[in-house]
Amino acid sequence: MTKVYEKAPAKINLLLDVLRKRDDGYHEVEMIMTMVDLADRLEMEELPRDQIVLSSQAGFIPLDEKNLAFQAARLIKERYGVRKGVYIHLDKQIPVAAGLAGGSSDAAAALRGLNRLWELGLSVRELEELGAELGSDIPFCVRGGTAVARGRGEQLESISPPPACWVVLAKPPINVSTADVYGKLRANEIREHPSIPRMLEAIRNDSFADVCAGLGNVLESVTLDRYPEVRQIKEVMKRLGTDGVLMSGSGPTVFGLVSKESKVARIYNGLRGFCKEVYVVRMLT
Ligand SMILES: C[C@](O)(CO)[C@H](O)COP(=O)(O)OP(=O)(O)OC[C@H]1O[C@@H](n2ccc(N)nc2=O)[C@H](O)[C@@H]1O
Ligand SMILES: Nc1ncnc2c1ncn2[C@@H]1O[C@H](COP(=O)(O)OP(=O)(O)OP(=O)(O)O)[C@@H](O)[C@H]1O
Repeated sequence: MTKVYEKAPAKINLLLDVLRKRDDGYHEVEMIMTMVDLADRLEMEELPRDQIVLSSQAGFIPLDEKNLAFQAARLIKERYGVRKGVYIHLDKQIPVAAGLAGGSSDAAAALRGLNRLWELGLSVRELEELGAELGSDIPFCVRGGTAVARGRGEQLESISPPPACWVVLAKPPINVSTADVYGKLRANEIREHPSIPRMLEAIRNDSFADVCAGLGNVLESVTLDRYPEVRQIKEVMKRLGTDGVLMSGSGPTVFGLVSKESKVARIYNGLRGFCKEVYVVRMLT
């Protein structure tokens, strides 16, 4: 029986700016997103019966239609009239509800994988459009790499990757709802907007120091005020000597960029005193 495999890497936002709240309830954003080498793995196999079946080694995620990978399979199947079934096994490595787009990346990997399994011949663009129907981060996760994202996150422009470095991820044990964070943001009261042109220039020049200096996320104001433990982790990361620190997405995961391998172990060990879930990964370049 035919099987396909897809990797679903986690994303981080090097920059997240909100321009305004839109009439449809979403926020107009400008973001620079990239991937790190912490990834879920999806295995997709044809089923003899016309059914979507999901399994995972992770005990704490939904395996029914609430799962974004299930929703992606159902969407592509219905849209292209596929009368075949699929068994999807999800090997979950990305922490859940972390601000790392784990569910979105699984959905994107399901779209890419099922396009191959069912030989639908869809372009990346078509898969991105399908993904946008399920969530704002999914088009970027379909495309991968590094990109500027505009609109509600679905308008993408690919750019060159940021300088290679270590990325330390720390996820405090709290659940943050993306809808709540956007809901609490007062878009017209944002005082300091991070600069997209400055970050683009830093990436173009392959300047690690300038990338670190240009990091910015306007959603931090909401999440850090509400959850002091996220602010504390940011401060601990800075104190331990990370070169640049930022909250990813709506949080609660904080990432630190580090250029020297010799510093990484000390930062990891220092953070483990404050936070159980700490990961050391590489920027995907
Ligand atoms: C925070 C980020 O993860 C940064 O990459 C994204 O902006 C959010 O992406 P996402 O989780 O895929 O978001 P969605 O599932 O589309 O939307 C969840 C909720 O977040 C809010 N939302 C999301 C995206 C956006 N541009 N404006 C919003 O206001 C909406 O209330 C929406 O109901
Ligand atoms: N494939 C999936 N993996 C993990 N969680 C999923 C998945 N599908 C649906 N969910 C549900 O979605 C919620 C958010 O999970 P997810 O890990 O995608 O959040 P996130 O990383 O904060 O996403 P984002 O950064 O896009 O806001 C979880 O509470 C979980 O119940």
